[in-house]
Amino acid sequence: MSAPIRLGTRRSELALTQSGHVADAITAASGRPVELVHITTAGDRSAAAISQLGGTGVFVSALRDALHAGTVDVAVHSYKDLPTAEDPGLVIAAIPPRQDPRDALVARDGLTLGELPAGATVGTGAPRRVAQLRALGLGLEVVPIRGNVDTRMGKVTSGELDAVVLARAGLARLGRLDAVTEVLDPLQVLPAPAQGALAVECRSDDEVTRALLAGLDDLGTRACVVAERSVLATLEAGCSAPVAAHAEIGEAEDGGDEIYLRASVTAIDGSDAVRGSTSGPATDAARLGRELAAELLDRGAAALVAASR
Ligand SMILES: NCc1[nH]cc(CCC(=O)O)c1CC(=O)O
Repeated sequence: MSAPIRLGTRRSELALTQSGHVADAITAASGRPVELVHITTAGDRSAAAISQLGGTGVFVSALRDALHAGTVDVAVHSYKDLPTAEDPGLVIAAIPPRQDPRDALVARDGLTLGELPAGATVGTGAPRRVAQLRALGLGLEVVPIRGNVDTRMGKVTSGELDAVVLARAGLARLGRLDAVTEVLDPLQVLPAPAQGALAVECRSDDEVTRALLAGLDDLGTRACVVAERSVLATLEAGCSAPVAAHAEIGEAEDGGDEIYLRASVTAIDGSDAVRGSTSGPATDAARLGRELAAELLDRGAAALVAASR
């Protein structure tokens, strides 16, 4: 029997579920046992708003430290939580097929966004959701919240809030899709870059683990994630900026894979937004993202990103 692969994971129910799925996939593909190693991150320890904790990466650095130190061999991240800068010495060796990346509304009495009365309270912590919800012009009162998925949904059950907005993918992984009252149309609320995707990371020089993880990689998901994240990187924005990007993959007329990419930057108060879209071969995913971001910058996105800092 070979030595177990050590997989570092956060302790939240969502992280443990995601890590468990990846661990099972590794064992199924390789026959190697996987041991889950629990790691506490700064984002888990603090109740402060993410933006106060230094924004991007608060959930990530402890896992990466453990990879660098060699105390774990693999780390699983929610891709949208990763900073756009690469970490030298580490590689995203696999991006498994992603879940439906859209946002979901969990509202009292089965209500949809359009059915919530003006003045209804909607909880979310993400500036991207805050901005887009305000831009809908429905008169909703957006309330900043934090905490794990159960804590957030509990605010609706208890009557403290009329609704919360969460990533559908997280609810799917936790088996809580029954609570969703509306899956939000990306035309109204466009998802975060890489939402719903996982990043499975290891050390770049660990050839054995890299080869093993390559079997979990999904090329279509990778192309979508590359396109979406290249929008974010070109805008020089992080996960705390009101930036959204969503790519879909389909077949082009020549039989190759084509990407259809949409992106937006929204003023935090909802008073302004710059939106755009593009399409092209999946092999050009990074370029498509860069060009779309450059177009948004030309049309005034820089001021909106700067204002959110
Ligand atoms: N911001 C926190 C976060 N990071 C990843 C997910 C789960 C969904 C995903 O994998 O994108 C969530 C929760 C949420 O946004 O509701």
